[in-house]
Amino acid sequence: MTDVRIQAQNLSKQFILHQQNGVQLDVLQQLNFTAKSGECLIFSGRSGSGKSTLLKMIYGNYLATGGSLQVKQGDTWVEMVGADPRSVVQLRRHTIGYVSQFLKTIPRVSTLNVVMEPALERGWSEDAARERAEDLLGRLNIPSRLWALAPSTFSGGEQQRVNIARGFMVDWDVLLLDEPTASLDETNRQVVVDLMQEAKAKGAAMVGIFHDQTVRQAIGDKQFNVSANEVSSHVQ
Ligand SMILES: Nc1ncnc2c1ncn2[C@@H]1O[C@H](COP(=O)(O)OP(=O)(O)OP(=O)(O)O)[C@@H](O)[C@H]1O
Repeated sequence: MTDVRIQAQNLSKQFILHQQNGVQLDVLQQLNFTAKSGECLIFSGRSGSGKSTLLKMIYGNYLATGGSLQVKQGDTWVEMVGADPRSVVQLRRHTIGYVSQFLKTIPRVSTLNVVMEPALERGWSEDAARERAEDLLGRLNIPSRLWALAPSTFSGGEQQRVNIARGFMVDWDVLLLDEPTASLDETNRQVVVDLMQEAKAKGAAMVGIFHDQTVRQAIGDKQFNVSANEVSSHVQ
């Protein structure tokens, strides 16, 4: 179960602020880490150290400036540094899930359809997708009277839970989590911890940022301090 799914070697990221006299920000420098199937790696480090930037690089939103960042798709390694957009689309469809704090709402699409979409894209039947989506929405305490409505008018916490249901709809080999529990109460936070444990047990390699120490300690197997470029099996 502990096969490596992500490996970063001497990974660096620099931003150049073209609108501000071309100022260079060296955010990440020569990072080395791996993430394994069935484990949760937690990114830690001071505010502004580049944790979100690093997650976005794994998802292919930001391109590295140097080094190597590889993600395993099936039995094949995909190099994210210089990957063509089609490979990134394939990775996002089949391999990498991403749960951010915020739901990107699409007007007029119902909550149920927002949640079902990743499964329908993978060819699940409508019935199977609906059953799983209803189960997740129920577990995450979204009242059934809201399921047929578009989530654009939902509260922040409700939108976040719809986003989580969508993120956990199918099994991902790699699951990236950017503060998924940020605005949740304790009951719902525990539901998310349970969902993360289930995903780990099914072999997902999880990588996340969690400001809540209880969540970090419940779910984390290793911690990667982005500022210090150091992996530790002691999760704080
Ligand atoms: N698109 C961008 N263009 C320019 N600079 C950026 C961009 N994205 C991030 N940065 C800079 O990179 C640095 C790291 O930001 P990032 O959001 O990754 O940090 P973080 O560790 O996640 O912070 P926090 O814990 O406060 O959320 C910051 O100084 C930020 O200003």
